[in-house]
Amino acid sequence: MYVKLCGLRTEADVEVAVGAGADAVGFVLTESPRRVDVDTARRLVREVPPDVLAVGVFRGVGAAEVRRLAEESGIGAVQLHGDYPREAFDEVAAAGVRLLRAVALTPGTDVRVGAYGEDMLLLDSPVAGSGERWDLTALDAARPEGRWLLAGGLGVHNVAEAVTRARPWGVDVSSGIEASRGVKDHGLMREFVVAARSADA
Ligand SMILES: O=C(O)c1ccccc1N[C@@H]1O[C@H](COP(=O)(O)O)[C@@H](O)[C@H]1O
Repeated sequence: MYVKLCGLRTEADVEVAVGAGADAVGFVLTESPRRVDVDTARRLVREVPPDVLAVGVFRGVGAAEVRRLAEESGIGAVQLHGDYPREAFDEVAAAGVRLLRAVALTPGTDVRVGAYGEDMLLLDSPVAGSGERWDLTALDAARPEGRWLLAGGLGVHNVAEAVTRARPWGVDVSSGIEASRGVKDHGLMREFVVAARSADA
């Protein structure tokens, strides 16, 4: 079970995420209570070991700007939320980063992993980063295969049940590991990784 912990803002957050065994850590470089500026992101990315993927999260930012911020921060992957066309993915990929395509599962959503050149697909709630869950029965009509992550309102107390229901390749969380909006709870971060992997066993 691949686990991404998102919305990290401090060195201590990174240290705890890596120590807990996260496969990927996310830094929000877009409008959000969890936003970090590019200098902070660059400083935090330096603390991430090479075997952990450092992901920059973007929404509503043009592809050229995403690419610039990716290059300046040194992140290893870009997570794009919203209506980015295929060309935007290609432009961002030119920065030498891996791609995550984040979408809400609505009728007509292309759930083929790699359809836009992405390495991973993220199925999230309609309002990303809100901590709101979405109806997993939608997966019965359109289920991705391969490297896809389940996100949206996951937490220590529901991740195991969600994994059992949805059978994703990985999970992603932000709100559910916070003490307050934008402030990570290090205990919950550790517990989340354990809970997510316990369901996979
Ligand atoms: O966290 C945010 O504020 C955010 C802003 C813009 C795009 C995405 C954002 N968050 C991403 O949403 C998912 C799930 O979040 P949650 O667990 O439901 O809070 C995660 O990938 C965040 O990075």
